[in-house]
This record gives sequence, C-alpha cells and structure tokens, in this order.
Amino acid sequence: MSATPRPTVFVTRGIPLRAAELLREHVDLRVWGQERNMMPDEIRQAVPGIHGLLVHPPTRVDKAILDAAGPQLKVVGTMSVGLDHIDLRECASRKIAVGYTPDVLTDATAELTVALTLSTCRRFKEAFDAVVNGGWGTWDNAQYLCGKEVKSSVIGIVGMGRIGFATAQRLKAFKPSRILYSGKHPKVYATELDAEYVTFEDLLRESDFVIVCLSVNSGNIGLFNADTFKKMKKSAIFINTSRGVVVNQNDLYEALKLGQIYAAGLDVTTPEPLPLDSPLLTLPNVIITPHIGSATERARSAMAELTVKNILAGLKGEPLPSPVHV
Ligand SMILES: O=C(O)C(=O)CO
Repeated sequence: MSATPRPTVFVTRGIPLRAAELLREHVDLRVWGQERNMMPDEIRQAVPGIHGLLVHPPTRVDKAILDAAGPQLKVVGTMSVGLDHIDLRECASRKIAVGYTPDVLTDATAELTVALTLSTCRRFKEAFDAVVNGGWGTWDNAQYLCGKEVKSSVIGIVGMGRIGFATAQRLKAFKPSRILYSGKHPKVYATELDAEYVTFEDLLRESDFVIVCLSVNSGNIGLFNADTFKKMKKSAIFINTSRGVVVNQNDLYEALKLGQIYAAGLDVTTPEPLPLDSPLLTLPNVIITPHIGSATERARSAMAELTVKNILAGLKGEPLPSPVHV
C-alpha cells in the first residue's frame, strides 16, 4: 500500500529552527537558501506544485506567483502582520487560505518605535558618528548635540491600531502634554491614555512627533508628501515603522534638507534594502534602521510558530489559528 504523499511547503526565507522542525514533521520543506529577498522570477520558478507557501515581506504574492504555483496551493502564511505584499483578493478567489501574525509582534514593534523616537529626538546618529570620528564636543558649547524631549511634547499617532496603541502606552511614561491620534474612527481603548481623536490635518499641525503606525491600503500610499510635510511644525520629528510606501521619500528628503521638519526616524523605506546611494543617507537628521520592528528573538519565534500553525491548519483544510478575513 502506498503512503499518502506529504504536502510540499516552500519558505521564502530562513525561519527559526523550532518552527522549521515543526513544519518538517509534517511536510516536505523547501527553503530559499540565500540571504536576500527573492526576485519575482525566482519565486515563480520555486513554487510550481507546492501546497503551502510561507512568505516574509516584502516578497510579493501576486497572480503570477499563484498561477505558477498551481491549483493545488491551499494556504499562504505570511510571517508578518502587514499584508500589503499579498494579493488577498486573488487568494480569496482561488479559495487559498491566508494566515498572518498580529499581536505576537506588537510589543517588539512598539519598543522599536519608541527606540527610534528617542534616538531621533536625541540625535543618536550624529552622536555615534561624533564618537567614532573624533568629533566628541565639550560643554564649552552648551548647544552641543542638543536635541528635543518627549516630556511635555505633543505626540501624534497616525494609526491607533495595536502597534500605535502599544507605542502610545509606552510613550505616555515620558509625560507628553497630549497624545493625539487620527484614523477612520475613534478607538474606545484610546481613552485609557486620554488620547484625543483629531483630524489628520490637526494632528499634522499640532504634533511635535508624528508617529506613523498605519497598515497600508490604497488610500494611504504616498500620504506623507510635500503637502503634508509643509503642514507639520518646523520642529516636528517624523517616525515611520509602518511601510515605506506611505511616504514620498523624495519629498521627505527635501523637507528634511530645507528644514521644513526637524528630523526623521525610519524603520521602513522604499525599496528595502535602501540603496546605498539614497540621498536620505547623506542627511545627519535621519536615522534609518533596516526594518527590524519585529526583530526580537521572542517575537520572531512566536511569529514563525504561528505561521507554521496557520500553514499546517490550512493544509488540513481546518480553520487557521490566525486567519486573514478578506
Ligand atoms: O509584521 C510586519 O508586517 C513587519 O513589518 C515585521 O516587522
């Protein structure tokens, strides 16, 4: 009697060992072995015949990839909370289940957002460079590397979802004067922080820190552009840990260079990795981290395990533990 063949799952990046072992117990695993994002043609070549696909942003899952995979593909599990790299409608129309990893990365991403906020307002990039390059100044100049404080500032959170809220909770400990937020609807849970629901325009005008924690949709691509930067205070600090596409990067560069805003801290860019000749890298008042919002051992292990559970459930035709509802 021949045994039922095991399903095949393709993984677009390495995953923590425990999650890989869990997957290997049940499926034939194929893993992209290189330390870089796959190019679309490389994925198309890798996926024919697979039953499950485990992806990491920014690797795109679109019609062409799904066509290349074939009709036996049952489940896509993304190791992310962001879904902008997946054509959800196309998956739904083919009855391919999609799972994602909200919640388990909220704390890690909020901590990174706070870290970026503090390191930008306290000019860490210039400070680190000064130590390494012999520019360590003294108190002779009382203004040497002076930055800004969160204390008594107005914090504006654009997108008070899980990560926005967790960020605001943490920043509240720094005693800002107000916390504002904008979005489609006021959030009941935001009252716990005395956060004020305001229009996007008011948030731009009044905030000392504009902190972007949005999930991307077709309505917010390029939302931060020359117009929006002009509406911010000259002293405003712009932080983005959402996705690079919500920012027009050329306009951000101009705004920073011309002093229309004070500084920026970005964990996400377009593209990723950011090319080494990006003009943003020439500015002293920009701190950029390489999309490490969820990069803690705890978060990444939890994300990988949840993704594996999503995939195993999808392969069996069972409800996913963390499904995306289209
Ligand atoms: O989960 C996501 O969407 C991420 O960007 C991970 O950092």
